[in-house]
Amino acid sequence: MTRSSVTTPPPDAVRPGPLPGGPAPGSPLGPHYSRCFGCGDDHPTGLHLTATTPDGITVQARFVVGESHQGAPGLAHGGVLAAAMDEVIGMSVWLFRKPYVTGRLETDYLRPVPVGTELYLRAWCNGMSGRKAYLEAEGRIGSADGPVAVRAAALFIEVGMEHFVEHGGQAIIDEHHEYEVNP
Ligand SMILES: CCCCCCCC/C=C\CCCCCCCC(=O)SCCNC(=O)CCNC(=O)[C@H](O)C(C)(C)COP(=O)(O)OP(=O)(O)OC[C@H]1O[C@@H](n2cnc3c(N)ncnc32)[C@H](O)[C@@H]1OP(=O)(O)O
Repeated sequence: MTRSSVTTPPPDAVRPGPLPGGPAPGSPLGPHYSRCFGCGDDHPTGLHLTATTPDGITVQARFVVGESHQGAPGLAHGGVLAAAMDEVIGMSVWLFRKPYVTGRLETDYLRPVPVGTELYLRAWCNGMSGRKAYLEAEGRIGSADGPVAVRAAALFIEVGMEHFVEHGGQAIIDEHHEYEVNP
């Protein structure tokens, strides 16, 4: 993966372990928001990405590249693939049950991805330091050990729950009754 210093963990970064009480290994990770482009069941043309965690620190996900995801005829749009990377990385940092947003996302495109492809994604955290999380993901064609089509490295920044309300409104709260914004 080609990566800048911004997405490379500093020497003091700590790789997190599974969160006590976090999602059980093997359990499916539901959508974080029903209308999310990446994972929402109610998004008409979204990725409808489905995901599990095998170990509480990694996310494995898949989606099928559809007609509405094209850039060049018959091929996935690069921005859509970047969105898939952003989503699976977002899911992997949410395993630690603190809200983070993408600060920077770097993407390498290694192979074209035709419409109809099942893309198998994996994301993990390389380290955390203060509010910063350094994450990585890959997307493979056809199976979990298929050829790598996309790789990504990201810097995510921890925010408060109020970030989503202040900038996005009440909708996220309506789907996350388990959190109080001002406890
Ligand atoms: C009740 C609610 C429940 C919610 C539940 C959520 C569940 C989620 C579950 C599952 C997720 C699934 C996946 C979701 C989708 C994938 C995630 C996305 O797409 S997120 C959308 C795109 N991203 C944005 O919209 C961010 C927009 N940017 C911002 O809001 C701000 O810029 C923010 C918060 C990133 C930083 O702003 P500051 O004011 O808080 O902090 P400052 O001081 O600027 O930055 C902190 C440190 O980070 C560095 N930093 C920030 N951005 C950087 C960048 N782009 N490059 C390098 N460094 C950066 C800064 O240099 C600073 O570092 P130094 O502390 O000084 O060392």
